[in-house]
Amino acid sequence: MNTNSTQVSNPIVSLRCTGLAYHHRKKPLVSDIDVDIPSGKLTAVIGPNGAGKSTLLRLLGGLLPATHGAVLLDDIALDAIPAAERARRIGWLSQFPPAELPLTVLDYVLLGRRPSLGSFGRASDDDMRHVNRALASFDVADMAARPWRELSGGERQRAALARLLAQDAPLWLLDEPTNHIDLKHQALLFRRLREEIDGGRTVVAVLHDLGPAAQAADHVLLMSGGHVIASGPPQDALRADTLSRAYDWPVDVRIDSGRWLVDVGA
Ligand SMILES: Nc1ncnc2c1ncn2[C@@H]1O[C@H](COP(=O)(O)OP(=O)(O)OP(=O)(O)O)[C@@H](O)[C@H]1O
Repeated sequence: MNTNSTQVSNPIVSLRCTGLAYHHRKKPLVSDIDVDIPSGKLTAVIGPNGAGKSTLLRLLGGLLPATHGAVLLDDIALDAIPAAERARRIGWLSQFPPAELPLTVLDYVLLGRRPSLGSFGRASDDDMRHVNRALASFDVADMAARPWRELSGGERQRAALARLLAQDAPLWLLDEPTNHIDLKHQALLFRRLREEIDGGRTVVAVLHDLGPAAQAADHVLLMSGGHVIASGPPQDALRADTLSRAYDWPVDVRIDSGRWLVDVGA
């Protein structure tokens, strides 16, 4: 990941949830979500298993339709934005990249360019520039010719991130992007995310590891029981008492010489 950040074209201006809820068979999976997600920043969505993090992310991406309230992207309700336009504006990384695809890594990353390909679907020099930059950025260039199904879990995750970068959408929604990734590539991923933010991209990422989340994020949404129970910069949203309540487990957080330290009770 030694490429520099480039400016994102057409960055998003605002992303807002108003009275947002999703009910499944009359059961609320998330509800009463009223939050502004800062543009051009990294927002970490944290909280215990089943808190509603992935559901919220899917609502933000329009993968689930809100049953109440709305998600407003640049002041337009998501369901009023045509699907093709949404695909250009929103990049999505799922919790589990597909395991079986009859593609090489290069083919898979090229799929990221599909929302912007012309009617004949042929990759231009500009598409290939995006793809090659993306492959290099996530350290998968030397795997470009390999069959997708032969990759390890972490290699697959890095290739999925490369596809996302190739897509070049101004909003990224990442569901546990560090899944399966070793420590070097996690560090490189957070560095890349910061460079993308500096280039104007907006990133919302579900993260489980509180230390890296606190260190990397500009903004935090803490979820519990389908609600956002704290929202703000890490120093405001990450309080030991609120975290301990949310996780139903003792958690202590503090900043020492600029590093966030998280202690989890034994
Ligand atoms: N398709 C579905 N049908 C019914 N219930 C669902 C469905 N998807 C999720 N849920 C439930 O909604 C709640 C929130 O799930 P969600 O996946 O959003 O949690 P999460 O915070 O992302 O959890 P995790 O950290 O375990 O990934 C959970 O109780 C889950 O069982």
